Amino acid sequence: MNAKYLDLLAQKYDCEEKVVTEIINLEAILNLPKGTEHFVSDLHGEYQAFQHVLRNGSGNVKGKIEDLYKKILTEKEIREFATLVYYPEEKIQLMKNDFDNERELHQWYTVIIERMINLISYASSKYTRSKLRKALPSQFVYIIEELLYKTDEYTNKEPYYTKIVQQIISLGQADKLIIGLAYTTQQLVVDHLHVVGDIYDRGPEPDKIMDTLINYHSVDIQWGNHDVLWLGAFAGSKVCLANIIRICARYDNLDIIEDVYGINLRPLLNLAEKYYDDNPAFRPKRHSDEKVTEEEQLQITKIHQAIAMIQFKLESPIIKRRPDFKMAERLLLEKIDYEKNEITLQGIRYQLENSCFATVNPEQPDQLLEEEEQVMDKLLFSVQHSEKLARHMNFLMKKGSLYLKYNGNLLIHGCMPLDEEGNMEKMVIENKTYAGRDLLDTFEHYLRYAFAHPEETDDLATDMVWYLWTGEYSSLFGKREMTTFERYFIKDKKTHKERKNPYYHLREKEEICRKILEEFDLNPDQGHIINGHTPVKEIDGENPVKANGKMIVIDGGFSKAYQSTTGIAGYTLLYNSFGMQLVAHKQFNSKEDVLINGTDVLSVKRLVDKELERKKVQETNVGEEILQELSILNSLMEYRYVK
Ligand SMILES: O=P(O)(O)OC[C@H]1O[C@](O)(COP(=O)(O)O)[C@@H](O)[C@@H]1O
Ligand SMILES: [Mn+2]
Repeated sequence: MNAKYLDLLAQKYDCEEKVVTEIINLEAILNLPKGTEHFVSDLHGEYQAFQHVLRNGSGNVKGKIEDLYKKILTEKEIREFATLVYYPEEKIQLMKNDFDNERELHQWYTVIIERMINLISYASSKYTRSKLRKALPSQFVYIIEELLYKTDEYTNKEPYYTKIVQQIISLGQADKLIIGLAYTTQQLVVDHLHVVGDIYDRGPEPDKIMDTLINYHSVDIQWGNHDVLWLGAFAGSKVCLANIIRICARYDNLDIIEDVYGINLRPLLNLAEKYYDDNPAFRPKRHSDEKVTEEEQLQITKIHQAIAMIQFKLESPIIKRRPDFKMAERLLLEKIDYEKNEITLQGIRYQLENSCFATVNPEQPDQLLEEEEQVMDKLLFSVQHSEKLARHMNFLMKKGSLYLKYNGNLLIHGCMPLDEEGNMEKMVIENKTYAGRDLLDTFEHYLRYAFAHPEETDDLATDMVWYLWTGEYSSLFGKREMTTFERYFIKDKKTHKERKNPYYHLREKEEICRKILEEFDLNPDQGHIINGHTPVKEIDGENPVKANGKMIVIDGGFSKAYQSTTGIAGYTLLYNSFGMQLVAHKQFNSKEDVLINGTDVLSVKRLVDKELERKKVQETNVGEEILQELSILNSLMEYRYVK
C-alpha cells in the first residue's frame, strides 16, 4: 500500500492502541447480526401513510413490544404503548388529559420510562454501544446510558436509578425524555431504508416525504418514472415540466407547485383563462377531505387543458429529432382531422370527445403559440430557481440511482426490458447498441449529465430523461406507450390500454429472474429482484411474491387513487438477519384514528425467505466495506507499529 497514504492515515491513528481498538471494534461488528432493511415503494405523495409505516417500522415496533410484554401487559396496554412510541407528542398529551392529579401522572411517567428503557435495550441488542449512543437524544445521552446499563446484580445502586428517574420527572423533563426515547426506538428497529421509486405525483405531500428522507438516518432511493419527471423538469426539460404541472392539476395538487415550491402559475392561468373553458375530461380528481369551490375547480380545469396541450405539442419535436426513441406512432396531433374532430390510430378512426384545440394550428399542430412559449420559459426559470426544489432534487440525485445492488438483491423500480423470448432488449442510441445492465448504466449516465447541465434544454441527455418517463425500453416505465392523450379524448377504452413489456409476465418465471440477477453479477441462488411500479392486485388474487420467491413486487398502492384496484394500502418488505418478510398494509385512515382508537392492526406479515443461518454483518454490503477498512488498518499496523 502507498506509503504516503499510510502516513496520512497515521495522523488519525497516531498510536498503536488506536489502530488496535479500531481493528477489534470492526472485527466485532462483522460478527453482529445484519441490520434490518426496510423497503417501501410508490409512496406517491402520501406522507401521512408513509409516516405511519416509518414510525411503526412496518409492524416491527409492535413486534418488539410483544416479545417483551406479551405475558405482562393486556392487549390494550400493548396497543397504547405502541401508539406512544409512534406518536409520542400527541399520545402524551392525550394521556395527560386522562389523569386526575399530578401523582397519577408521575406514576405513569415512572412506569413508561422504565418500559421505554427496556424496549431500547432490547431493540439495540444487535448494535454496538457506539451506534446506540448516536441514536440517543443528545441532551439525555448520559442519563439514558446510566439507566440502560444498570445491572441488578448489586442492588445497592437501585436507589440511585430511582432517584434519576424521579429527578427527571420533578424537573419537568419527562415528556422530552419519553419523546426522545420513542424516536430512538423508531430508529433502532430499522437500520436502513430503501425507497424503490415514485415518491412524487398523485398524492398531496411529496415535499414532506422528501424532508423526512433528508433527515432519515440511512436511506437510498431507486428513481421511479415519476421521480425522473421532476428531475427532468429541474434539469431543463420543458416537456417533463409540462407533465408534472399537468399531473398536479389532474389531482388537484397545484399548491405543491405554487405554495410549496414557490413557482408562479399566474402566467399559465392567464393563458388558460384566455383559451379554455369548462371541460369534463379535465376536471380535477377531488381529495375526499377537501372542498373545492366551483370557481377554483373551473380554474384548475382550464389550467389542466392549457398545460396538457402544451405537453402534447412539446412531445412532437423530441420524437422527430430522436428517431432512436422510435416513438413516431405517438405524433398524435398530426393524426387529427381538425375539421371533423377525428383521429386515426392504426388505421381506425375515432371521434374525439372533449377536445380543446383552440391553440392548435392544423397546419403545424406542434407549434407553440408565442404566449405558450413565454409561459414555459417563465415556468422553467422559476422551477430552476426554486431553492426548496433544488434541495429536494439534489438529494434525489445524491441518494438515488436507476437500480441498486444491495446485500445480494437487485432493486429496480420498473423492469429490465426484455423481448418475448426473455432476452435483454436492445436499444440503439447514436449508432451504438445497448442492452441489459449496460443500457441501464447508459440511461443513468444521460440523466446525470442532464442534471449537471440544466442550461442545456434540447440536448440528447435532457430528452433522454423524458424517454425514461415514457419510453418503451425505459426500465422505469416498460410499456409500449403512455396513452394520456387517448384517455382524455377518446371514449373507446381499447385505445387506453398501455401494452406492457414482456418482462411483466416473464418475471413470473424463476429462470428469467435468475438470468437477470446474473446479468448484474448477483448470485441467483441467494438474490431477489425487488420491484415497485405496477400495483399488485391482491383483490384479484395476484401474488406479490413471484418466481419461486426470486421476485417481489411491493407496489400495493400507498396511492389512495389506486387502492380500490389493489384492495390494500401498500406492501413493504423487511429483511433482517432471520430472513425476509412481506408486510401487507390495510388502509391507513388517519393519525387521529391510531391515537384515539389504537387501530394499528394494519399489517399482515408473510414470510418470503428464511435464512438457514442467521445472517451477519460480514455477509452484507456494509461488511464488505468494513473488510476493506480492516485490510487498510492491518497494513497500517504492519507499516507503522509492528517491529
Ligand atoms: O391514473 P393516472 O394518474 O392518470 O396515471 C396513469 C398513467 O400513470 C402511469 O401508470 C405511470 O404511473 P405509475 O408509474 O404510477 O404506474 C402510466 O402508465 C399511465 O398512463
Ligand atoms: Mn412507477
